[in-house]
Amino acid sequence: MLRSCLARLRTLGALRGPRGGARPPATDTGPALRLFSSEEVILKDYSVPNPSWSKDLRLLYDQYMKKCEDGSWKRLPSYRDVAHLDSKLIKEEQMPQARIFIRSYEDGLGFEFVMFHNDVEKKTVCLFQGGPYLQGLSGWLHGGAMATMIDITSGMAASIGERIVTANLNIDFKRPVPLYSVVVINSQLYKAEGRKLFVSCDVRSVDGKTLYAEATSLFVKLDPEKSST
Ligand SMILES: CCCCC/C=C\C/C=C\C/C=C\C/C=C\CCCC(=O)SCCNC(=O)CCNC(=O)[C@H](O)C(C)(C)COP(=O)(O)OP(=O)(O)OC[C@H]1O[C@@H](n2cnc3c(N)ncnc32)[C@H](O)[C@@H]1OP(=O)(O)O
Repeated sequence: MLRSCLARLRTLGALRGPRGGARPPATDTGPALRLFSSEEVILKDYSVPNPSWSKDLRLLYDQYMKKCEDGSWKRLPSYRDVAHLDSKLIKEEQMPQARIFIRSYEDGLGFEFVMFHNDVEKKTVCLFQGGPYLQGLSGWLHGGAMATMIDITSGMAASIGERIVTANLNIDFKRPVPLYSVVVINSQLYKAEGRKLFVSCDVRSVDGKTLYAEATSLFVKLDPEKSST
């Protein structure tokens, strides 16, 4: 159980092992996951309410937490520290500084979000509130910030616990998203073909009436035989 948990966290880029270098502050507020094995891991889960969350985000969070009660939906934890234990891509001394960029901002300033996943339906829903550091045109969320969240939400629908990369992402931006507003990102895996995973996604307002964006994406499972991946 612990081993599979560690493997999964490793895949999600969430583990920090004692691989040299100073450990950044592990937790400030909120629940933390602490695992003990040959590698000690202390992680703060950022996918929980904090004071910057709007009423809309909290209400939606509560609704989805209710859906989790029968086990059909699961809240996905999310971490800031990225240090892949097996990453050979960056120097060991660079690892303590590496962070998941969508968790790099302080509470409320950047990406506030929580994701829920339904494994049977192959769906992932992200409740996302974009903060002031994500501004594009005045008062609106930057499209790149939206694209980032579409990518990650779709990636979670494609595969949890496997090494995948985004090969293709197509987005139709239908309406600009107001900064600070909450949107619901719905993604679904609709086809799997060998190493290829196809996902559809839409982004809507909390009441579902405004369609902000639609997207399709292709994720490819990494081939362990190929050294570049
Ligand atoms: C990941 C951290 C995010 C942090 C988020 C924080 C919290 C949430 C926690 C975790 C998130 C977890 C999951 C989210 C997942 C992803 C989100 C972020 C992911 C990224 O940010 S990732 C960076 C951007 N991404 C790249 O950096 C990819 C560069 N690229 C490559 O690495 C290669 O290009 C590769 C591996 C794609 C393929 O290379 P390859 O050599 O292994 O295989 P090959 O070329 O043979 O393709 C095999 C079959 O795919 C078809 N195919 C390939 N590309 C296609 C395309 N563009 N369009 C249509 N079809 C395509 C071929 O046609 C063939 O199809 P067929 O088999 O039918 O012939």
